[in-house]
Amino acid sequence: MLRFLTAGESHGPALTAIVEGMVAGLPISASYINEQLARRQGGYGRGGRMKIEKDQVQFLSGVRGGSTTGSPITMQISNKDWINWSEIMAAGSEAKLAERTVSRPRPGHADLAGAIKYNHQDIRNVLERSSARETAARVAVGTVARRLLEELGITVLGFVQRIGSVEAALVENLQPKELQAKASQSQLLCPDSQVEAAMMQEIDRAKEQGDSLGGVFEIRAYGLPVGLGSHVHWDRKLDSRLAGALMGIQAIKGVEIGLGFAAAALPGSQVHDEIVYSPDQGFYRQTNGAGGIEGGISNGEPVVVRAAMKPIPTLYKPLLSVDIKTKEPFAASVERSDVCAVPAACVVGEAVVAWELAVAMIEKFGGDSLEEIKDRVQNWQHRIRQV
Ligand SMILES: Cc1cc2nc3c(=O)[nH]c(=O)nc-3n(C[C@H](O)[C@H](O)[C@H](O)COP(=O)(O)O)c2cc1C
Ligand SMILES: C=C(O[C@@H]1CC(C(=O)O)=C[C@@H](OP(=O)(O)O)[C@H]1O)C(=O)O
Repeated sequence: MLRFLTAGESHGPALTAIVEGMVAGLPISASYINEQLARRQGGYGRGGRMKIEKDQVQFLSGVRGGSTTGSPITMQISNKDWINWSEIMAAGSEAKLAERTVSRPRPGHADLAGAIKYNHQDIRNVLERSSARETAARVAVGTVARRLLEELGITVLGFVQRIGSVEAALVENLQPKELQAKASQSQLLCPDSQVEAAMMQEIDRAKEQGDSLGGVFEIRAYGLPVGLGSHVHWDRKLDSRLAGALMGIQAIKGVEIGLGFAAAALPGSQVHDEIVYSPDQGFYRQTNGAGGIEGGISNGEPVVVRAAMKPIPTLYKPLLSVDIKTKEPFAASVERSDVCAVPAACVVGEAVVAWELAVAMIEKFGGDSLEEIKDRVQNWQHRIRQV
């Protein structure tokens, strides 16, 4: 079984992740993970914090000589900003802490619900962990999974489809490599360069008005075998697991698989993918409305999922809230915040999808070393050709 945990506060010394159950013999380097961490830090519309951080992973266990050993993999990413917060974050200096207690909850963030739930007078005890800073650790974890998928012939890519009211044109005709190349040339991870300019203007406008923006990103996975997940129980369904992983990203409020919500408005004849067969390809589809999953099982077509991110809650244009100490209403003032973080969330989306797919691969094929799982996947691919 493949599993992970993350720990760490946004302004604490570091983020830590432990990955357990990864096969031995998987070649992996810090620079491979750092590339994805840098992608997550990018994107037009991010705030001052991203000028301070330069995320780099350090392996503390589970990797020797450039390969996994089969033991738990511990990864650490330092927070450069910690030095500026170490006094506030330190336990013990009660008087100083009292001065800097956060008692003003931001609408749309975890502040008020978290403070009530955990009986905290200082909202900092909530915001430090609810912050999407934690997603740096999840990208490191998901990138270990991505490395395994690559070895097994599976590619995961993502792109931004919408920022606020600006939507990219359909990209259905682009081949995966072209799609990936176009998205990676764009600061916003948008494969449509004309639309990218309009998206940037939308972000500039929101910033001028002290407002924030959300959007939609799409993740695709190519090269998956038929048979991941299962129809037999709700929590084994691959679509349910992917949706859960994506909804687990801060600020994600909706997930679609394949045609998603659009399928509800169409007749069945325009939604379901007709089944065809050729001796070369076996069973396949000429359309992919199902987004590569039927009955909770991968059907061999690319997996296609989309996620909707709400606008960032911390606004320069303050919303009404109530101080938890004085019970007086206030209009919040903001020191710094992202205006839009959809491209960053897209990179996190790729990571969590890669993770869930790696979990499903290890669950189906097992094996303790890379060689063993590779053999098993090859056998399966051969076997299903005979069906
Ligand atoms: C990559 C990323 C960056 C974010 N940056 C900010 C930010 O700068 N300010 C902010 O208030 N919220 C930011 N958020 C959103 C909050 O973390 C999120 O809204 C909050 O944790 C509450 O969770 P919920 O929106 O899922 O209910 C960001 C989210 C992501 C994924
Ligand atoms: C630190 C990151 O994102 C942060 C997510 C975040 C939030 O409230 O979710 C608030 C901001 O942090 P700060 O309050 O320190 O400016 C973002 O910068 C990151 O993505 O690495």
